[in-house]
Order: sequence, then C-alpha cells, then structure tokens
Amino acid sequence: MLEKSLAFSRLDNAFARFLSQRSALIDDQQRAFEDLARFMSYHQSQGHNCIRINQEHKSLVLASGLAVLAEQAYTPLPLVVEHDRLYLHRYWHYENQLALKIQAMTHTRQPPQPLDTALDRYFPPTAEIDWQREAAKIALTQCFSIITGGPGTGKTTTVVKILALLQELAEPPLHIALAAPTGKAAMRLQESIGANKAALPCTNAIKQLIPETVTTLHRLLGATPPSPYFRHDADNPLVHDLIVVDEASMVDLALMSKLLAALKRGARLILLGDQDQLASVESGAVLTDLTAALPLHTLELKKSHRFGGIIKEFAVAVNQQQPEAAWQCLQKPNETVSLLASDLISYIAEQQNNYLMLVKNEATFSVIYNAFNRFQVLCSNHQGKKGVRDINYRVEQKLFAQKRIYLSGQWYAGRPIMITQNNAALHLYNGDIGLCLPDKDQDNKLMVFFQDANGQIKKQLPSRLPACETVFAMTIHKSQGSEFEEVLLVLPDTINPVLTKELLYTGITRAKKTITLSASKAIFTATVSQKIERVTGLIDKFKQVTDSPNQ
Ligand SMILES: Nc1ncnc2c1ncn2[C@@H]1O[C@H](COP(=O)(O)OP(=O)(O)OP(=O)(O)O)[C@@H](O)[C@H]1O
Repeated sequence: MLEKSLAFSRLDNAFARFLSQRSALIDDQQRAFEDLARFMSYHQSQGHNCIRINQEHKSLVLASGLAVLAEQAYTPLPLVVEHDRLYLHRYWHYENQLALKIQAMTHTRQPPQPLDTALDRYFPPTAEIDWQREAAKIALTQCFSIITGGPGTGKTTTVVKILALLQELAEPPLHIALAAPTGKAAMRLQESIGANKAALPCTNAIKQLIPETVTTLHRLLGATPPSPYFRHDADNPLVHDLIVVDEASMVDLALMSKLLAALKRGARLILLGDQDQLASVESGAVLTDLTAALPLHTLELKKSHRFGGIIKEFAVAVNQQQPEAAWQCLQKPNETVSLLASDLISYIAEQQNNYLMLVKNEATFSVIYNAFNRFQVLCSNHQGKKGVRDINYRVEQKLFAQKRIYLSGQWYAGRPIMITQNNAALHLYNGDIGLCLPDKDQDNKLMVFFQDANGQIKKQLPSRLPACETVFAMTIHKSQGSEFEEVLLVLPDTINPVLTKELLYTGITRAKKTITLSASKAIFTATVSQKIERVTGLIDKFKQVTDSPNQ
C-alpha cells in the first residue's frame, strides 16, 4: 500500500501527472500509476535511490510503456525495474555505472607490493595488531580501497604514510589529487596533511611529491554550473594516477558515480570517511553501502587517538542506539559531556563574551576568528522553534538588548555569517564562514573577512556577497567536515523525521573538547532510536556481479 499522507511537493505532483498522461494506461490503472510515480518522486527527494515495489506494481509499471527491465535498460525510457526495485532511469544508471567501475578496479592487476622493511619504517611493528598498518596494506595493494573510522582514528595520518610509500615505489612519481566534498572539509584535510608531512620517515624529495593543496570534488571534476555534467568524464578523464577523497560519507550517488566515471584507466582511488555519520544530503548512502559490499577493500580504524573517555562512550552509545546508556553519560559528573542547565539563549549569548570583547578591542582577525570558532551551536533543524533561524534571531536580539552588538539593519560589527550559495568568481563557497568587522584600512567601513586553509585572509563588501545567513547557530548537516572545541547541540521540543542517531552522532563527533546538550530525555531517546534507512540497490548490484559466473 502506498502512503497517501506524505508531504508531496509540487514537483512530485507535476512529475507524476506528466508521466501518467504519457503512459499507455487509462482510468484506474492510470491513477494507480500516477500514485506510484508520485510516491517514487517523493522518496527520491528524501535521499532514496529507488523504491521497493510488489508484483502488482511491477506489472502496472511495465504495462505503462514507460519502464524497462534492468536487463534492457539501454532502451531510453524514464523508469527502470530491477528485481523488486523501481528507479528513475538516471539513478539506476548511476548505481550501475558505479558498481561496474568499482568491480573493474577491484579486478585490476595488483600494483607492486611494498617491502616489509618499507612498511616497518612507516608503521613500526607492534605486539598488538596495528590496524593502521593493515589499512595501509589494503590501500597499497588494491586499486580501490576504503579507510573508515570515527574522528581522530588516524585516517589522515595513515593516508599520508600511504602516499609517501606509494611515491617511494612509483617510477615515475604518481600524479596525485586530494579532494573533499566541501570547501571546509578540503581546508581541514589540507591543514592536516601539512601537519603530518613533517613527521614522515622519508626524504624531502618524497615529501615534496605529496600534494600540499586539497581541492573540492566539484573543482577537481570541473563543474560547469548550471549543467549537471562535469568537464571530466569517461570521454575526458582526469589525469591523476591516484585520488584520495576525504569525508566520503558526504558524497552522494550521482557525484560518486561521476567521479568513478572520470577516473582514467588504471587509476587508484582511496576513500576516507566515517560510515556512521549522516548520509549525503542528496540520494544514496554510498560509503555505507560500499563498506558493506566490499569488506576485502575496507578497513575500519576503531582506536581514537584524539579523544577517549566519556565523549567516546557517549558517541558509541548513540551510534549503537543505546539511549539509556547515552543519557547516563550526561548524568555522570564530568567536565566533558553535560546537559544544559541554564536558559538556552542566555547561555549562547554568554559564550560570545570573549569573541565580542575581541571584536570591540579590535584584536587581529586571526585572534577574533579563532575565538569565534572555539564554540558552535549545532541545531538539528533549520526551521521551527529551536531551529537555526529561530536561535540566530533570538541570540541577536539578546546581544542587542545587552548592548553587545549594535543592530541597525542586517550588518553589524561581530556578525558571523555562513555563505549558502557558491560563487566561483569570488571564491566563496556554500559553508564558508565569514565575520563582519570594521576594516581599519578603510576608515572602519564594515567588511566581511574570511580565512582560507593557508591562513590567507580575504575580505568582501557585505553587499557583494552571495546569499548568506547569520551563524551563531548552524545545522548539524552544515557542520559536517568541521570541528569545534566546544559544541552545544540543540534538539527541538517535538520529534520530526530529521532527528536520527546518525544526525546526533555527527553532531557529537564535531566536538574536540566538550559537548553540551539541550534536549528533553524523551526527544533525545526518540532521536537515538530513529535511524536513517535509505533504499538502494547498490549492495545487491555487487552481489549480482560477484555471483554471476560470466563476469
Ligand atoms: N598510531 C598513532 N599513534 C599515536 N597518535 C596517532 C596515531 N595515529 C594518529 N595519531 C594522532 O591522532 C590524531 C588524529 O589523527 P588524524 O588526524 O590522522 O585522524 P583522522 O581519523 O583523520 O581524524 P578526523 O576524521 O577527525 O580528521 C593526530 O594528532 C595524530 O597525530
């Protein structure tokens, strides 16, 4: 039975009508087909690659004249039926292309293996099994590999060693690209690579063969907005021999498929990420699916070298959907994980003390920027009470009433903003954070200052900025790929579909030192109990290829 009470969009309705009117069906059958198409469009927009259908639906869809079975999917019809799954053709193609390309990579002749002595130099032998060394072995011997793990488990440290080892073995040196799905994540990886390179047990010549810069995937592939196609594809592949993608959990099916299609023959790919984090905003749960489908190409690092103790305990309990154990972490007397005991807005306003003091005292930009980034409010939702907009508005009103900011319109000294729209010409991208401050070089005119991965500062007139919003609070979704010393997690007073254990886990793992939670036990428990389920056929596709004697 199809649920009819879902919040269908105008697009869902228009799409369903468009298809049904072009189908070979009439009357009741046409109406049933329209319902199914509407249901599919809705689920697509919720991040599913496809929907599950029963035999009756399957007959209906095939009778419509608008669908083909997967075996004949080269016929260009809008829908594809594969087993009990119904796809939009495009998404079936993405899944298929991705699975075929990765299968081909996993069958590629194994690259030369490093000598144990070389491995020993980077990963000195230990009494216990060293999982970072094991991860390196997989990545060194396979063309396709995944290294997963929570924050601080050493994914970056390990991959830098892998890059050095590969360059030692390569003749001529490998052409390497380092990429991440967002500018913020790229910036963090860049900083981390730089810090790790210095400690490598290799010559300077090898160190120089490891790239210093990290690019976004869109830039790497050559985005040509508004076109959904990239400059680099199967006909115009990337030149790189090896590509490392960090924060791979954020990469959706379409982008991953396009990346794989754009790899040149024989190229290697290493995906880094935390499979327990939120799935991508757009369709798919690619990293989770790939780790499940390809265990021989995946290694999970479990030991965190950055934090342990109660913060880890809290994250694990949430991830394992143990709400009571997680709630207990908040009750134990400790300095790290706690429930908010005071008024939400007053607490947030108070946390801005040092930051606003530095703004007032005209400290240098880097000092102000670091003070702002120490603490961040992360909300589950954007809209509604206790959502990002509500909190930002109320914090601004509070700070204004306390005479700590001077509101006279949208812009004021100390306004933190997040860019919400890419603007390649200005080199400003969705998720970039800027601070509005008086510019001493321009008679204290208000400008918005940004800092890039190299510590370079740039400024823009507020009126020239692409779309942006105040960011005393941001959504957990937007915080992916960032870290803050102190995090305040805010859940609303009523349950909604966004509240899942993956969302909470992602928020918790943004914190380096402390987490404060603003939520009732009931909402917290309901959130930990909800899990993201995405309908995809990706795992199945790997099984089919593996099971097939002809492949
Ligand atoms: N085997 C190890 N022994 C001791 N310290 C380690 C080890 N591996 C990593 N570290 C340290 O742990 C910290 C986190 O490592 P790293 O940044 O590589 O983790 P990560 O998994 O990439 O984290 P994130 O996902 O948060 O970026 C670093 O300070 C690093 O030096």
